[in-house]
Amino acid sequence: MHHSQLIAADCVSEVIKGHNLNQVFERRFDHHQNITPQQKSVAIFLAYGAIRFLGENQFFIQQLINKKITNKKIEALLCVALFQLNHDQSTDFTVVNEAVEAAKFINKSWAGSFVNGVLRNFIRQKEKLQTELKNDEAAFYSYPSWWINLIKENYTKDWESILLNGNKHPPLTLRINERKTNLKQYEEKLKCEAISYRVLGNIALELTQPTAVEKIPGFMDGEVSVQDFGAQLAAKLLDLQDGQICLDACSAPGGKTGHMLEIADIELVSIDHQKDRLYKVKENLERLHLHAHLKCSDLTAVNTWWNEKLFDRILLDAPCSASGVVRRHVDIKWLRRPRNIEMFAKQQKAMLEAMWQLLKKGGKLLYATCSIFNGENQKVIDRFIKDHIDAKEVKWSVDSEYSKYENQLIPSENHDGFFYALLEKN
Ligand SMILES: C[S@@+](CC[C@H](N)C(=O)[O-])C[C@H]1O[C@@H](n2cnc3c(N)ncnc32)[C@H](O)[C@@H]1O
Repeated sequence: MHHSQLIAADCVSEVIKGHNLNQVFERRFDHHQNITPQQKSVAIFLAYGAIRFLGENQFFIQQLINKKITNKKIEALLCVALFQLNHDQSTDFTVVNEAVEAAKFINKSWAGSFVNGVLRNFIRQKEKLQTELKNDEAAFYSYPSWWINLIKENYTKDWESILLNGNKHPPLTLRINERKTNLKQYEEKLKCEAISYRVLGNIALELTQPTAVEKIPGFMDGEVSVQDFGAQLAAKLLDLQDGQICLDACSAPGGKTGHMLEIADIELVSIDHQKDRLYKVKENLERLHLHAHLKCSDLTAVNTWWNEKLFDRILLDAPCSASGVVRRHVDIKWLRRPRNIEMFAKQQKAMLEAMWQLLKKGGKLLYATCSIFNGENQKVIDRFIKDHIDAKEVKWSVDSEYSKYENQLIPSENHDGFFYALLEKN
């Protein structure tokens, strides 16, 4: 049976157990070989929705059932169905019927009537339960309490909009490759194909309907790449000039690598320690017809990959909590723990130390994360500057299309959350 709700529930139950959603999808879709593309996209949509609103779904389940559900797949199936009843356009009748059939498939003897009872009970009490939801902050915003508290602490004014934006659908943003086309020409192309869009910046636009990458005009020929508007700032801030020797530290899957090479004729070394992810950089560069020296190595083991030529520019896009891109990676908020932030900060500090030695005097290093937690961002930079008299922070500014607070891009309608600190070596 290839029931989209059932496959989604299967994936949601794995995330509840602590597994990464993308890896779960890969394994599950290998397992369900005969699934149609339509069933697959519905299953993905449902799994994303159920996980995005997991706090809310689990709150409703708790109110409707007195004891804990021991069967995790049934709990996950209820989450999927509750997401549909609260946020999707399917009729209540269809959602309940499909969920009952899926439940019978999980356990014939009792699950069908159990799921039927819980969901019908929810529909009867929907208004009352939705009012009660407002009294439980973690359930209402659908984030763990520690996450909400940290966002409140870091953003006394914007905390609520940050949480709410994190539960929205992410925009599909394109970066125009100015080596091949320009905004005007590309807009003409979209108009010819009746594809709706909105312009974000001079090389950025958002496609307003979901579109598979292979169907995006000019994508396969390298005219455009999919990249968030906030992520597009990295290469611009680096102030790249022809002839420079540059390092893209932590490069995979290569979104920023391609952009750096589109901007100027630079010699670029691009490193990542994950072979399969580095392969994506290779594929991206082939599509764009650009070239970098790819190295699969641990960045901090400098003597294993460095040829002793100092760099003019370094982009350090450090591993982080990814709290700024939670609307794209909906499982992150449930998988991370507060101690992870300290762990990332330690790793980020070690990477900064290692990369600083490789920068020329007068050269620039851009420290980037897709985190919105201060502990991985300005706090790391302030400490670093305190410890290095040859490091100076360069202030940067942007147009009003960006929601920015000092070095932090705050997740908005236009872009994800990113942190950029530009350092110059004296
Ligand atoms: C935030 S992602 C980079 C995104 C990339 N810059 C882009 O724009 O597409 C961080 C990357 O760092 C890599 N990474 C983590 N630790 C590393 C290490 N010690 N050495 C090299 N790469 C590392 C991860 O494999 C991951 O691909």
